[in-house]
Order: sequence, then structure tokens, then C-alpha cells
Amino acid sequence: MWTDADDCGKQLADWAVQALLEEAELTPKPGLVDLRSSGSHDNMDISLMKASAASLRTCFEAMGKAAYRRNPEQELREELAFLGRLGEQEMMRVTHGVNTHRGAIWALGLLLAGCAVHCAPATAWEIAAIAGTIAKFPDRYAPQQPTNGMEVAQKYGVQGARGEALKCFPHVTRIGLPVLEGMRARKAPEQTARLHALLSIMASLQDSCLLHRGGPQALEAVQRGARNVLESGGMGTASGRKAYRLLEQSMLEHRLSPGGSADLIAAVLFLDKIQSTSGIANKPQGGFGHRTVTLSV
Ligand SMILES: CC(C)(COP(=O)(O)OP(=O)(O)OC[C@H]1O[C@@H](n2cnc3c(N)ncnc32)[C@H](O[C@H]2O[C@H](COP(=O)(O)OP(=O)(O)OP(=O)(O)O)[C@@H](O)[C@H]2O)[C@@H]1O)[C@@H](O)C(=O)NCCC(=O)NCCS
Ligand SMILES: Nc1ncnc2[nH]cnc12
Repeated sequence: MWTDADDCGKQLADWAVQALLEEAELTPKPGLVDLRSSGSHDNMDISLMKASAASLRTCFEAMGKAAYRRNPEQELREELAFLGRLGEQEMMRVTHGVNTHRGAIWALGLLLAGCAVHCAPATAWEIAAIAGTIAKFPDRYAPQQPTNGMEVAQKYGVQGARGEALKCFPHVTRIGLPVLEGMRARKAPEQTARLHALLSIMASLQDSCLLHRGGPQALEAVQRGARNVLESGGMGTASGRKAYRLLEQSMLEHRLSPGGSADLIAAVLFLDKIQSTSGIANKPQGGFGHRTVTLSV
């Protein structure tokens, strides 16, 4: 697929940054920064999200280069973690300390590495499987300072971003990507297809951002609300749009933001770019147990 490590790193970084920009611009998104507003955030806006995305190009390029034709093993895991932490530092410098894309560096970094290791046309599912294999190696040099994610993991026993990677990104390959492809097949407008993919992820993800801001009740309410939009017919129907407005209103009222789902829709868009360039279709293996809903477009 690529002639050398430089070529691979550059191409993958382009796609990763593009995916982050497209996620930021996807509008509307409940509780998240989009082209209309800052959602439930008082410290982020669209230009900050874009600047943050652009600042990660160097980090993603280095990760792609490092993983090119490598074995998914301990040494690679640690190199990627080192590069990921440098990326986090750069993001924090550019955003003046706001955590815009920590989860995205994690998810996109691993998936990008999965793709570089493979170095040949591969399905999203195959790439995610390698990303999951890399994530399973311990990160021996991880700093021990507490994060919101650790607090939530301790309090509620959820695995958050780490768990999603260890399970090989099921919300990306088994939910987000199939919903995106299904909506496109039904000729939905692209922004509607993407929003439905995001809502489908929100309907089942244990998002540590929602748990941290609102606890398990808030997480359940958002999951139920997202499901309700889809089960009411989706954004192509008046009832679906009404359900969306209710969900958004309640999330803004309670300052809830599905930051983890935002990162995973960016991961969906990233893998979609890889697949559409190599002409490969996603082939999920087995079911993930989420309910299929009927959508109008
Ligand atoms: C191992 C790490 C994942 C460290 O993770 P952490 O302990 O922080 O754990 P999590 O909270 O679980 O995850 C980190 C971010 O991942 C996003 N996320 C949340 N839930 C999920 C999920 N179920 N699946 C996937 N991704 C998820 C989320 O990121 C987004 O939200 C961020 C804003 O969050 P927060 O800081 O809580 O912000 P606010 O609510 O605004 O905070 P307050 O103002 O209220 O305080 C935003 O960044 C989005 O991106 C989670 O925040 C990993 O990060 C790690 O080890 N990194 C270093 C090494 C590395 O990068 N390696 C790469 C390859 S090996
Ligand atoms: N659009 C967005 N709004 C808020 N937090 C995010 N984290 C990743 N994307 C985000």
C-alpha cells in the first residue's frame, strides 16, 4: 500500500487529522462542540478543536512511521505510548491546558498503528484487531497521575477508553461503521448518516466523560435518549428530530458531553477513509448484541 515508512506515516496522519476535523464539523452533535456552538463545554469551541486536530499531525505521522511493518509487540506498544504522550503535551500546549483530544490520540493512534503494521489493504475489522493486540501489552512507563477516567473506573468499575481498545474497538467496527455504511446505502445525506452513526455509538458506549460529569444515571439517560432518537425513526422524521431536540436540551441542561463517542466517530471516519481508498468493505465478525432499529432517511 505504501512505498516506505515516511509515505505510510504521512498518509495515515493526513487521514487521522482529516477525520478529527470532520468530527468537529459534524453538525448537529448533542452536548459536543460543533459548527453551531460549544455544546456542554465552556472551555472549547470549534476553532480550538481544529487547532488541536492540526497539532496532532506530527504525533500521528511519527506513530505511523514507528509501526510500519513492525510486529505488534511490547516494544512497539511502549514507543507508541511515548509518542502518544508527546502528542498529548503538544495538544495541551496548543489548547492552553484543555483536554480536547486525549481519547482521540489513544484510539486513532492505535488504529493508525494497526494499519501501518498491516501495511496492505485490510478491513477495518482486521486493523482494529491488530490495534487491540497492541493495546494488550502493558504500558510500563505510564505516569501514575490520576485522570477522570481512573476516578470513574474506580468508582463504577468501567474500563472506558482502555476497555474499548482491549476489545478491539467494537463500537467502531460493529456499530459506527456498519450504521454509516447502511445509511449511505439508503441514500441518506452524509451528515445524517454520520450523526446516526454517532447516536448508535452513544446508545451503548460506557463513556467515561458522561460518567464523570453525571454518574451512571446520566450515562443511562443519554444512552436511552440516543436510542430513542433512532427508534423514533431517526433524523429523517419529525418524531426522530423531536426526540433529538429533547436529548440535546437535557444534555445541555445537565452539562453532559459524550466525548468518548466523539472520539469513536472520528475513528469510524478514519477507517472509512482507509477502506474507501483501498476499495475494501468492513466485515465484522459475529454480533455485538446491539438492537437493530428501523431508520428513515
Ligand atoms: C489509557 C488512556 C486511555 C488513559 O485514559 P484515562 O485514564 O484518561 O481513561 P478514559 O477516561 O477511559 O479515557 C480517556 C479519554 O478517552 C475518551 N473516552 C471516554 N470513554 C471512552 C470509551 N468508553 N471508549 C473510548 N474512548 C473513551 C475520552 O476522551 C474524550 O473526552 C475528553 C474530555 O474528557 P475529560 O478530560 O474527562 O473532559 P471534561 O469532561 O471536559 O473534563 P472536566 O472539565 O469535567 O474535568 C476529550 O479529550 C475527548 O477526547 C476520555 O477522556 C490513554 O489516554 C493513555 O494511556 N494515553 C497515553 C498513551 C497513548 O496515547 N498511547 C497511544 C497508543 S499506545
Ligand atoms: N466535538 C467535540 N466536542 C467536545 N469534546 C470532544 N472531544 C472530541 N471531540 C469533541
